[in-house]
Amino acid sequence: MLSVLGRAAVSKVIAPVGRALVAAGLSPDVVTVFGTTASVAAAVTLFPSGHLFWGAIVIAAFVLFDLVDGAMARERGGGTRYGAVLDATCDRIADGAIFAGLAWWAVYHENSRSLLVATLICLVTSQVISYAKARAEASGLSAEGGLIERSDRLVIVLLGSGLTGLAGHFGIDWLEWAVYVAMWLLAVASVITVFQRLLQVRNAEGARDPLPKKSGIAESGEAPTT
Ligand SMILES: CCCCCCCC/C=C\CCCCCCCC(=O)OC[C@H](COP(=O)(O)O[C@@H]1[C@H](O)[C@H](OP(=O)(O)O)[C@@H](O)[C@H](O)[C@H]1O)OC(=O)CCCCCCC/C=C\CCCCCCCC
Ligand SMILES: Nc1ccn([C@@H]2O[C@H](COP(=O)(O)O)[C@@H](O)[C@H]2O)c(=O)n1
Ligand SMILES: [Mg+2]
Ligand SMILES: [Mg+2]
Repeated sequence: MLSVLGRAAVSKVIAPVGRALVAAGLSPDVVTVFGTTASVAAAVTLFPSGHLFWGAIVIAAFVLFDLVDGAMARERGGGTRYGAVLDATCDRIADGAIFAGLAWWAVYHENSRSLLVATLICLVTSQVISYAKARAEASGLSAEGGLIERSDRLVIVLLGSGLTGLAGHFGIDWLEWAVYVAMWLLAVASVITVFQRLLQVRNAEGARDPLPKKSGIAESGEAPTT
């Protein structure tokens, strides 16, 4: 959703940053790896130690590097296939770390099974949503969009965590529920997104045709049936 509404506007701000980093001699791959490493480090230290507000702020700053690497790739005349795989793989690692850090907080600070369940649903679906897209593309199909894409997921989890952290600092009782509301909303919307992407593939032309039998190892990597 945000990728449709926000990409053009954010690109205007990010493009000069990308240009400056390329001019400074940095490569997009370095920025991808740096942003991911820093996001993971923040997620697995600040969230588990109970610093939800600062965790959300610091992670929000570092996940923005995921926009900068693409801007740098475009500045250099276009991305590489390796860069695209590195970018997508690093996104999965960062998303996993953010939800794992929050799950740790849910267990050891909140002792909340409900928040743990919602967070684990988000952890799994965050990977599955993107995997569905990648696997569809490997089959020559497309499974994009849906209710929750990565930018939506990050804004919801970071806003929910940040607000609950803020409530803790200022003793605002009713706001402490923000992370619960955010994670359950995200869990439900993410499950819907998995089905939306599968339906998109199912309804694509030729998607349900039987795969041609091959004599050698099949393109899909499956063992041959004849
Ligand atoms: C008191 C409370 C405090 C709380 C503070 C936190 C609030 C949180 C607010 C903002 C946090 C920023 C989060 C947004 C970061 C977005 C980064 C991002 O991931 O963008 C994703 C997307 C590009 O994706 P990629 O192509 O790089 O990766 C693809 C993605 O992983 C796909 O996953 P899927 O979507 O399918 O699940 C994979 O399938 C695919 O393979 C992979 O390639 O970027 C966009 O979509 C662009 C639009 C993003 C719009 C973001 C809006 C953010 C809002 C505010 C940011 C302000 C910007 C200011 C810039 C200042 C810079 C100096
Ligand atoms: N290390 C990288 C990172 C990204 N790319 C290219 O950018 C695309 C992603 O752009 P975003 O603005 O959405 O981040 C990606 O698909 C690659 O084409 C790259 O080449 N190297
Ligand atoms: Mg990127
Ligand atoms: Mg990315």
